Amino acid sequence: MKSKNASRSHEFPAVEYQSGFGNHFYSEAIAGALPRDQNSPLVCPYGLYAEQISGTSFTSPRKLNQRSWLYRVKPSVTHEPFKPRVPSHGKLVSEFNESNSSATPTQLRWKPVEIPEVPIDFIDGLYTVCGAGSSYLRHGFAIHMYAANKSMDNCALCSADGDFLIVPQEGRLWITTEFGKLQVSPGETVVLPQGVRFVVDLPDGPSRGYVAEIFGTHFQLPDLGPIGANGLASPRDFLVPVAWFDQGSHPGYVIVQKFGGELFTAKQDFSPFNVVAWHGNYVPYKYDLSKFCPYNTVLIDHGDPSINTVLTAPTDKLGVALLDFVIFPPRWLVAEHTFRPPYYHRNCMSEFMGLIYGGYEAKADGFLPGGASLHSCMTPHGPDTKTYEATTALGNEAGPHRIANTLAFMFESCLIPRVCQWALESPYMDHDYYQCWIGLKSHFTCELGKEQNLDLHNGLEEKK
Ligand SMILES: O=C(O)Cc1cc(O)ccc1O
Ligand SMILES: [Fe+2]
Repeated sequence: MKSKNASRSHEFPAVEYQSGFGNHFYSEAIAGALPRDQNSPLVCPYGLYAEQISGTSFTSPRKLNQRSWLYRVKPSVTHEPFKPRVPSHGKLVSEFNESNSSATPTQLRWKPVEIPEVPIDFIDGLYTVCGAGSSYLRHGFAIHMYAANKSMDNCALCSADGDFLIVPQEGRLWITTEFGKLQVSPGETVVLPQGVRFVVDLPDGPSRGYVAEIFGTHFQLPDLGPIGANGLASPRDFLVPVAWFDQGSHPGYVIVQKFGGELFTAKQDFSPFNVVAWHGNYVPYKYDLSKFCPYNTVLIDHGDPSINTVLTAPTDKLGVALLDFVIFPPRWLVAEHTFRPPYYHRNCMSEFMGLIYGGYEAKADGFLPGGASLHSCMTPHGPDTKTYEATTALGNEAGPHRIANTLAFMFESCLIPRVCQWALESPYMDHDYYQCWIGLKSHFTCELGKEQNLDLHNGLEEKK
C-alpha cells in the first residue's frame, strides 16, 4: 500500500479499518515503525519524526483528553509560510455577525442544489449555509453544504476551526487522511477532527452533501440513561483508518487551512500523508447509519427526536448540546390511537434538517433529498397539511406500519443560527415553504351558541 512511485498519491485499494469509539488506537504501515516504550525517542524507528496533534488542551481531564502521536517521514512544519488563498473562496463563514449573515425566525427551506457543470473540487464546492458563535472564541458551529465533481489535486484541506462531520447525500467520498483512508458512501457519516489534514477524491463521480463543523468541542456518543447499556449507535460500529503513507516527492503540494473561516495556503514539496505509524485517541472515523439501533414508542405518543441521537457535541451545560446529530431512519411505527408523525412544536433549540434519501415523515411534498430546512429557536413547525390530513384519515385503527426507504437527519443546536446572506438570496430558497401549513383547517367541533359542556376539567380533581 506504500506508494513509492505511485502516479496518484491517493489510490484506494480495499480499505481496512479498526473499530471502536474513543479507543486508544495504534497502527503501523511498516512493522516496528511505532516506538514501543515511549512517544518521543531520541531517534525514532526508521528515522521518522515524532509529532503530536492535540485535540484538547494538554490539561483537559483524562476522560476528555484527546491526542495522537504521528510518526512521519517529514514533520508538518516543513512548509513555506501560510498566505491568504488566492483566489479567495469567500463562501465559508465561521464568525457569524451582521456583516455576513442575518437571523430570522421564519421557517426556511432550500431545494437541492444542482451539481455544478464546471469542474469543482470539495474545497471550492463548500459553502456555509448558517451557523452561530465564533471559531475564534471556540464556541459555535457552522453548517456547510457542498457540491463537487472533481477530486482534489495536489492539495489537502484541514480546518483549524473545528471538527467536520460530513454527511454525503450523493456520490461516494474517498478520503485520505494523515491516519489512513476512509471510503464514505451516502448513508454513512465521517468525522474529520480539527486540524487533521485530508483529501477528498471523487473517483465515482460527483458528490453532494452536508457538513456540520463544531468549534471548541468534539463529538461523543450520547448517554443511554434508562435505555440501558445497548442501543442507538454502538461503539464497535465506528471505523477508524489504518496507517497508510506516501513518501513520494510532490513539488508544489498545497496545504489549504481553514482558519477563522478564511482559507490560507502553504506550499511544501511532499504529501502530508507521510505518516508511517500512529497511536492515540484523536482520530478520524466513519459510521454507517444503517447500523443504528433505533428505540422508540411501543404504545402511545411520538417520542422526542433526541431518542435518535447518533453523536452529540456537548456544551458546559448538562444536557444542552452545541450540536446533536440525529437521524430519522427506517423503522416501525406501532403507536396506538396516536398522531404518529412528528408533533407540531416550538423548540428552544434550533433545528437544521437534511434528507439523504426517500421522503420525510412530516412532509408530503417539497422537502427533497439534498435539500435542507431550518426551523430556528421557537419557530413553529410540524407536519404539512397533506401529512396531517392523510394521517388523521387513517383513524385510530391504523396497524403497524414500517417507514421504509428514508433517511433524514437533523443538526440541532442550543445556539441560534444566523443565515448567510447568499443562502437567503439563493435561487434554491423555497419562498413558498410557509404555504405547506396555510391549508391546515380548524377541525374544532364545538360550535358557539350551542349548549356547552360545562363539566370542566381543571388541574384539581373535585373532592368527592
Ligand atoms: O421538526 C422535525 O421534523 C424534527 C423532529 C422530529 C420529531 O420526530 C420530533 C420533533 C422534531 O423536532
Ligand atoms: Fe422540529
